[in-house]
Amino acid sequence: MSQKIKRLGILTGGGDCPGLNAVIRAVAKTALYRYEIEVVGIMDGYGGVIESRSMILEDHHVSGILHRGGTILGTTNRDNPFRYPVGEKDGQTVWGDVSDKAIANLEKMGVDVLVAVGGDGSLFIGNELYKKGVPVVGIPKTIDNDLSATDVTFGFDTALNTATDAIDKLHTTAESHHRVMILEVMGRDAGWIALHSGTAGGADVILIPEIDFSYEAICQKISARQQKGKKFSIMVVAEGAKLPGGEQIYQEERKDNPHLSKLGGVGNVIGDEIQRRCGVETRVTVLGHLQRGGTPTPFDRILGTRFGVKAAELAMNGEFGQMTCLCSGEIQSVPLSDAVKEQKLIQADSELVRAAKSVGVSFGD
Ligand SMILES: Nc1ncnc2c1ncn2[C@@H]1O[C@H](COP(=O)(O)OP(=O)(O)OP(=O)(O)O)[C@@H](O)[C@H]1O
Ligand SMILES: O=P(O)(O)OC[C@H]1O[C@](O)(CO)[C@@H](O)[C@@H]1O
Ligand SMILES: [Mg+2]
Repeated sequence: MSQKIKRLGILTGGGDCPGLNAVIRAVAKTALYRYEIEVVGIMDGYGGVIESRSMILEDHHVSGILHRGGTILGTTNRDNPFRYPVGEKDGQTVWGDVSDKAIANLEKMGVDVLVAVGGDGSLFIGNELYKKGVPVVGIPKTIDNDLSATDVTFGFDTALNTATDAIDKLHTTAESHHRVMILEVMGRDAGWIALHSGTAGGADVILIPEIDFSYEAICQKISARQQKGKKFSIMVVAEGAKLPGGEQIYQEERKDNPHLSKLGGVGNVIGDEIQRRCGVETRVTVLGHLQRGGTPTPFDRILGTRFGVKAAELAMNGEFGQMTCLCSGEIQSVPLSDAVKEQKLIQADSELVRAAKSVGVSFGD
């Protein structure tokens, strides 16, 4: 691919999250006005690369989108050019590597550098394309906040606000009915949304995948509260929380391609068991995709804008294979390979876990 950048391509991959449009706007405006190059928006993440679907982005496409949730480009959390469904045999999907076709399509679109905005999965794919010679710059996004090499991803703050608001609302009804209220939040194998919203919302119990829990410890916490006259309890459960014994609960488990499995439902399993063991009326709310929707917080708009500007700069400086990151408040960059090396998980002895425990939160351990 040409190293003289005349046209920049941008795609958004993985689950959508608030702040994506702020990123698209910042990348496009910087490219169009500061560098005076063309911008092509690729539709629906890597799906649009494989199927060659794109559009030239002009000023009017990226005006008025800063505050809007979602992504004007569309996204997918399924399509992976290195593992793409290419047919069916004996009722089973046959997976194939269509990355050469994807690269040829990028060339046909005239993309000299690709800005890939995504979470761990989309950036992993971006890094694989980079290793095959595609000039790629990554931008970390995900409500899950599970990417290493950046202090935080955009989208997390908005999801955290939504989850905290839900806890606040559950509090009043829990108190009126003397119930245990369980809120199941997203996050995949990481408990960031649960830990932060649970702490912000004053949850009594927080269950996260990184800390093993027992039902005995939870029941003890609930009855200790009852003895103090507090007849209700609030629990926040991460969707990836592991039941005693280590099992995770899936809405849909894909043994043929585990990356496509969908977690969900652990809140109900735990709720039934708590009601049975503690004899307290228990209700479960699964917050679901509300966490991915809505208008981004100012923090996410600003972070998205800063990441977008930095990515355009990296692209124009020929610093490929890099991902933008927030490091101690500064916008910097790290190799994509470092960013996707390992998932960022909560340390059981981290300061926030210790602070939460210090104010009485039980992690069921
Ligand atoms: N560790 C991995 N290695 C290779 N491919 C992966 C990995 N994780 C996910 N994928 C693939 O990457 C694509 C997108 O992954 P995923 O759904 O995790 O989105 P993401 O970009 O990580 O964003 P988010 O997790 O916030 O939704 C999917 O096609 C999935 O099959
Ligand atoms: O939109 P889908 O396919 O249901 O994916 C849900 C998953 O995506 C995320 O919202 C973001 O990675 C996870 O928290 C959640 O497990
Ligand atoms: Mg992911």
